[in-house]
Amino acid sequence: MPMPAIHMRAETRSVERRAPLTPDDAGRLTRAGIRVTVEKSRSRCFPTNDYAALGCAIADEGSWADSHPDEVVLGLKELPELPTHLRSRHVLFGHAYRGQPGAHALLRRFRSGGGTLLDLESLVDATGRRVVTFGYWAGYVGAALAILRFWDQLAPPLHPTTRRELDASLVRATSAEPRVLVVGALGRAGRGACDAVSRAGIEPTRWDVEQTRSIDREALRSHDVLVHAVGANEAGPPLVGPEDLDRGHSRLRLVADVTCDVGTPYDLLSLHDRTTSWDEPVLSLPRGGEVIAIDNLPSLLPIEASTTFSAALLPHLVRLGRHGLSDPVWRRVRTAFDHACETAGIDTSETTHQGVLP
Ligand SMILES: NC(=O)c1ccc[n+]([C@@H]2O[C@H](COP(=O)([O-])OP(=O)(O)OC[C@H]3O[C@@H](n4cnc5c(N)ncnc54)[C@H](O)[C@@H]3O)[C@@H](O)[C@H]2O)c1
Repeated sequence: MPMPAIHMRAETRSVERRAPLTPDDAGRLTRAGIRVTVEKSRSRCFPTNDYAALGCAIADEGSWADSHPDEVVLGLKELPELPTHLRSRHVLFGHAYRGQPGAHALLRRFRSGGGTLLDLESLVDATGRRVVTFGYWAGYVGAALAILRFWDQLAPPLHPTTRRELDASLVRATSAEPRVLVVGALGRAGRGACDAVSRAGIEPTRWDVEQTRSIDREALRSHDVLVHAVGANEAGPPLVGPEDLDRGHSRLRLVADVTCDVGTPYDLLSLHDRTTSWDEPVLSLPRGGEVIAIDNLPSLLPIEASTTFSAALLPHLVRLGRHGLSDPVWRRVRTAFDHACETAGIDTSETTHQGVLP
């Protein structure tokens, strides 16, 4: 049996400094008998030399396209448009299993090349809960930005930073102490949000499913800032609407939409129809109030986000290396991939390993 191998590619977005594996965890994989190749990268938050020092082979950026089909190609965000036919097993956030824009074309590239998209979004345990996410740091950054905005200390454009720097900015420079409500407080993003709020010396109000079953509007409107960190997997009535930000009868003036399901059937906020960005993080709402809805929050804390993510992914990569797709977690992703292809009308019988699908 050939030695299992993982090829970590360089991310293509220049603002993306995160990595799915830290040098320490890549070293742990090599010690577990898995060969790790790391592409050079100009943007990754960890120096390439640190990976080399821990036993990883170093390769040029983009060399994954020539990697052996048995190698697992590991990345976070989107693949470049070439090569057209994808031969290997790729682990990444493909956003392609739920009919998202571009999903059909991506799935077809995999089918035509005989490869498999193992989408990190569908890496779930037996109860359906995702096993690797960036949720904690998304919540942490989202809540921190909201507090800074409340204090009028948010200075765009935003740049990747470290927790130490972010925490230093959360030392209160004004006497204003916002009342902060975190919804989804028992989840990963919610816990991160509560920790950031506590770091600012504020005790947040914590709501989860129990409190939103029948929402106490008066209680909700007695807060200045609401952090939406709910992970909903079904549509439901809005948690917050424009009337909740009405100056006449509500204190609420800022919503940090960490969940960022904007434009999907799962969106539980009926406030905004677009995300915001590092350049313009705050959106003023037509009927008053503001929203922060950045969909790449963890990229603002690349080292911390990568470290937490990598630690959670490591045991699953070991099992993928040792047992391949027969490991239950990976088998579920493989099944989800087949199902997504089927739903998209990409027939398995058309699959070739030669890349001749029209
Ligand atoms: N903006 C970003 O950059 C970013 C990054 C990572 C994750 N996210 C998103 O953050 C969300 C949360 O992720 P997570 O990892 O914390 O998920 P999680 O599964 O760990 O937690 C979700 C929490 O929401 C609670 N919840 C579900 N429905 C609820 C409801 N109706 N009312 C109140 N609480 C409810 C659950 O009980 C749970 O405690 C996800 O939608 C995820 O996609 C956003």
